Amino acid sequence: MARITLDGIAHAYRPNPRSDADYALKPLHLTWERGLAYALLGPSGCGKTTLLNILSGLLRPSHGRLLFDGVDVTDWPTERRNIAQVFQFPVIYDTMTVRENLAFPLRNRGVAPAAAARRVTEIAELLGLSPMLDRRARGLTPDAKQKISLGRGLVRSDVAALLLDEPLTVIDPNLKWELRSRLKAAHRALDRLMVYVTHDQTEALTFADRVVVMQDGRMLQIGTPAELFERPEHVFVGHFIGSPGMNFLPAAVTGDRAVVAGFEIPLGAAYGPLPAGVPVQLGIRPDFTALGAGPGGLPVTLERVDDLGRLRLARVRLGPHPLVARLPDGVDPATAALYLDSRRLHVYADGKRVPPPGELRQEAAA
Ligand SMILES: Nc1ncnc2c1ncn2[C@@H]1O[C@H](COP(=O)(O)OP(=O)(O)OP(=O)(O)O)[C@@H](O)[C@H]1O
Repeated sequence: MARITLDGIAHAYRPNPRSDADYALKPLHLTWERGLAYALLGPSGCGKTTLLNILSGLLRPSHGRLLFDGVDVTDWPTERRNIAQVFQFPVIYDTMTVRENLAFPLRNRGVAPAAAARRVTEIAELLGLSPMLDRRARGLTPDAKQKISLGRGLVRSDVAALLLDEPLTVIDPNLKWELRSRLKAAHRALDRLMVYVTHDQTEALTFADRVVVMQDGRMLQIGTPAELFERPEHVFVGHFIGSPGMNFLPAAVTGDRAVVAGFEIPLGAAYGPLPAGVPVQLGIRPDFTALGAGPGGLPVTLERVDDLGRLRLARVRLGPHPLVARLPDGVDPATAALYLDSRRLHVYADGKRVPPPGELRQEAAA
């Protein structure tokens, strides 16, 4: 299968929904392409599992249509959808060997034994299971068992998509990185459409080609990890992605200038009139700020310095507004001023990013 389309998919668990708040999932219009790995990322209760269950057929959406390669599968049962799933906890046969576990989905589909054996060897290699192929699953560690689960999800080449629901939950924190990289390598090798649910930004950003950030049942942004970092379309995305998250400062914006707490800040572009009567904020990642000693900086008061080993971050205030700034080596934070990279400043009105006029022209031309 080449593509999954969510055509206005929404879901309310209660009958006769009246307001937005009645929807666990607000209307979604999206197309997911084969060969890409997507992460559904958001805090608990944002609707990730609801969406995953709609994809797998465990839940019928109260609104909209789900299309696989243009075919409406909204009313198809799970079995007919031909989807593989990996859950938080291993789903394997304890009494079987690793090899038998991996071969099981293939045997079930009537794949010829020689072809099945070749495929099992390939998947075992990708996941680092080769040395234990002939061991019984029962005695293995939880992470080895979860690798088997992943292998069982990956082994069939005819599945429409692989859905992974927080698959690293049981994995020892020290081994998560290894398994994530193996999964990523498997994804590259197998050219599959994968949807990976997580509340962990590191998992989402390291695994996925595209991340769907959700909050309160709404998709706020879909983008590559770099897009989410560089251009969060929503204040929530700025806060949620990044560690620490983006700085936001209440501002008044006119043309290519902003005023924050009485201080003028040049912007990277000239903005047209912003919507009236809504809060306006400037957003900038700590990565694009620095304390320094030269002229032209903004006067800040220092609250504390966090030494993270590879870098130091200063927690400062610009007027009453807190923000986090990089603290380069050799700079005295007590006397330093704040410098913002104006090309990396974004303007937000009512929580949403206002694209500068130049960017709109660029996108239209692309
Ligand atoms: N069976 C159900 N009946 C009624 N409401 C439900 C049901 N399942 C989920 N909800 C509600 O729908 C909303 C979205 O829940 P969902 O489980 O999809 O979120 P989630 O992002 O997967 O959260 P978590 O990470 O905690 O699993 C929540 O408000 C939840 O309380």
